[in-house]
Amino acid sequence: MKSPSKFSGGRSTASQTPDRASNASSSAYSSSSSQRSNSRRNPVKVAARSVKGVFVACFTPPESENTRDFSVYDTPSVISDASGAGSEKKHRNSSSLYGTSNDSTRLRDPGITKFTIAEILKATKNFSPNLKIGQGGFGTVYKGQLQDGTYVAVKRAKKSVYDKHSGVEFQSEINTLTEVGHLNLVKFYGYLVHEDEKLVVVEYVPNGTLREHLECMHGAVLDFAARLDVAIDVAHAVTYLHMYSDHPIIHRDIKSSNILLTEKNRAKVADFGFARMVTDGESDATHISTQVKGTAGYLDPEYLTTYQLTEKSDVYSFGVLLVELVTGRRPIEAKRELKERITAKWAMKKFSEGDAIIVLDPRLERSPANNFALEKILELALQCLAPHRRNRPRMRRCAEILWNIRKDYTELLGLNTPSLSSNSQRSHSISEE
Ligand SMILES: Nc1ncnc2c1ncn2[C@@H]1O[C@H](COP(=O)(O)OP(=O)(O)OP(=O)(O)O)[C@@H](O)[C@H]1O
Repeated sequence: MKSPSKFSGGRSTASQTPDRASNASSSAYSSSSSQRSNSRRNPVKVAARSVKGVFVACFTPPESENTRDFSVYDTPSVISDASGAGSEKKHRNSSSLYGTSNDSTRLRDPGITKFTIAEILKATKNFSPNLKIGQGGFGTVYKGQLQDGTYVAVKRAKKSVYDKHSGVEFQSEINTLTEVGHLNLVKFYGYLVHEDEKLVVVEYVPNGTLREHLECMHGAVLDFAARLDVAIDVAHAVTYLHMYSDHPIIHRDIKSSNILLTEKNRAKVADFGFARMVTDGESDATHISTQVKGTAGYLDPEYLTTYQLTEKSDVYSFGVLLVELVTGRRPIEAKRELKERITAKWAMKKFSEGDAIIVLDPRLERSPANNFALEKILELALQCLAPHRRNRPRMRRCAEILWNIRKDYTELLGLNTPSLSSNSQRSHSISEE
């Protein structure tokens, strides 16, 4: 679900000069531009010669600031807030709610059920505060268990947002969820409109959001291999949406707090409140939005200026997400000093100067394989973040590039298996379930 517009306007005038000191010991691992150009010729071998670095444990406290910094290509307008201040940071540390591996989706096939209020009340123990797992702009999210044993997430609209606007978003989410089904998308089970209650019932994904993992709210550091796998999962999900039968679906809010992880760290894209189906006859850039939707820091600058929505807006957001995955940092961090922020724009600048290593999350190992994959991922991010959509790759192409990165990364690690993350199970194909 999406929150309605929280604020609008604003343009960052600050020049972004993050403090190198904030990237603990990273300067020691800076790669030279000659090395970078070499790596393009023979990436695996060059990366194998790269420095071996340090491993920093997961200790950084989570960011939770509110912010209005639009520094990624000076994006000028916002809807909600990439700092996640409003919706994240809410209900972690309650491990019983996040449960065990047995908590993941089971038994129930996806498909629309018109739930009764009695079923929902039973599943959520009358919306017990103990079962509250999140809060978004749309309302509160509860964990529940259906009669057949299936764990679900029940999204309950706030009474204060029972207006026309939220009604449209509710219907939009229902329409989209009804249509789609993919391993890397949160499954839709059903919904309920009952008196003044509007409820959406979806698959319960037990391991929190990607943003929480990047902030180490679940303990262990998400290693590089797992992050690469997450990027591929998200690329698969969004490719599926964009290539969906006759009418592509544009998600419009790809961001780390909308990506949920399973107990095996498989990623599932959630939150279709803003999603839009491109109807027959609409060509790439013919749709003019009446209202810009999305989250500050992830918004396509061309969409912001033209109000024309295309699949390439998701590609732009995905580029921001790629930077987030390798840096571990939010795209917007208002509480930090300007010089300490790591924006996608700054990361791209460092990459272009041959200094990619400086942006790597200090909690990740500076190993040849990681250094190699970092460069390759930033190279892809640079394409995704192109100011003009015509210069951005399609999402399917992003997935293909990421497969190749993973293949070379595997080679560098000396592994022979397609899955790099110690506990993930995955396939190479972009397939519908
Ligand atoms: N299917 C789910 N399984 C497990 N937890 C979920 C699920 N859906 C949502 N949550 C939890 O509830 C929180 C709120 O989700 P929701 O989609 O309503 O809002 P949001 O996207 O975080 O916020 P906003 O829409 O205002 O930006 C999520 O951050 C997550 O922690």
